[in-house]
Amino acid sequence: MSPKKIAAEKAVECIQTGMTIGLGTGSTVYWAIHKIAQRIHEGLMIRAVATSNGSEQLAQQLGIPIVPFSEIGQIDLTIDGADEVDAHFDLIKGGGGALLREKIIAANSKQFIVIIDESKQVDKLGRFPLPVEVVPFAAELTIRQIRDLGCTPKIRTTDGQTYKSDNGNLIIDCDFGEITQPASLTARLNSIPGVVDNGLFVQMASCLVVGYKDGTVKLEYMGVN
Ligand SMILES: O=C(CO)[C@H](O)[C@H](O)COP(=O)(O)O
Repeated sequence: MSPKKIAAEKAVECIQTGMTIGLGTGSTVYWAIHKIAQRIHEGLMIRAVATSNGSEQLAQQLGIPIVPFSEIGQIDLTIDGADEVDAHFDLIKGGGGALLREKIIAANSKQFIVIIDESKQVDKLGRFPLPVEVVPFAAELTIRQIRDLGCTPKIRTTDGQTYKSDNGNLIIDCDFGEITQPASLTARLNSIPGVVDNGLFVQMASCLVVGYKDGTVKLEYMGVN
């Protein structure tokens, strides 16, 4: 079994009947959504909200009940992937372009479980270029201010076209090199008018599930290890 699938399926064991679940986005979460659907067919009763149109469609195809945000209070548990995780459980997310919705859902969840394969664990964040979501209006000016913070920014494209997030915004992939102070960087980025949010998730994860190539899986809880 792939390390991503191992981590995803372990995280799904934490779900209990009656919970409202946040569904993340990406190729690791893909396995979690499939496992949740399997558990629902075996009798698990949950409802879910999704962090992207893609995850919502997949969940609906597999029979997972998706409910409107107006019908939920707090989300009990969100399961999502990450592009990098450091020793403090700080994350870079947004490789799949869903960082804004992912951050909103994570911030409104009692538990935020991050599922990764071992390749995502790093000493310091920053090998993966930091995704920053920017409104299209006057994006050149916004990107100039992002560059002034000390990075090389690149407008994300897909199949030769400018990539647009589910919110209709641009994603700017920013190479800052090693990120030593993620809290400070996230505050400075988000203070630029035109920046909607960025992919640094600082002190948000409550649990990390890591899948390994040898078939093992490790759970780490924030503040416990
Ligand atoms: O942040 C994300 C999407 O915006 C993903 O969680 C992240 O990119 C990891 O993806 P994958 O599980 O495919 O490696």
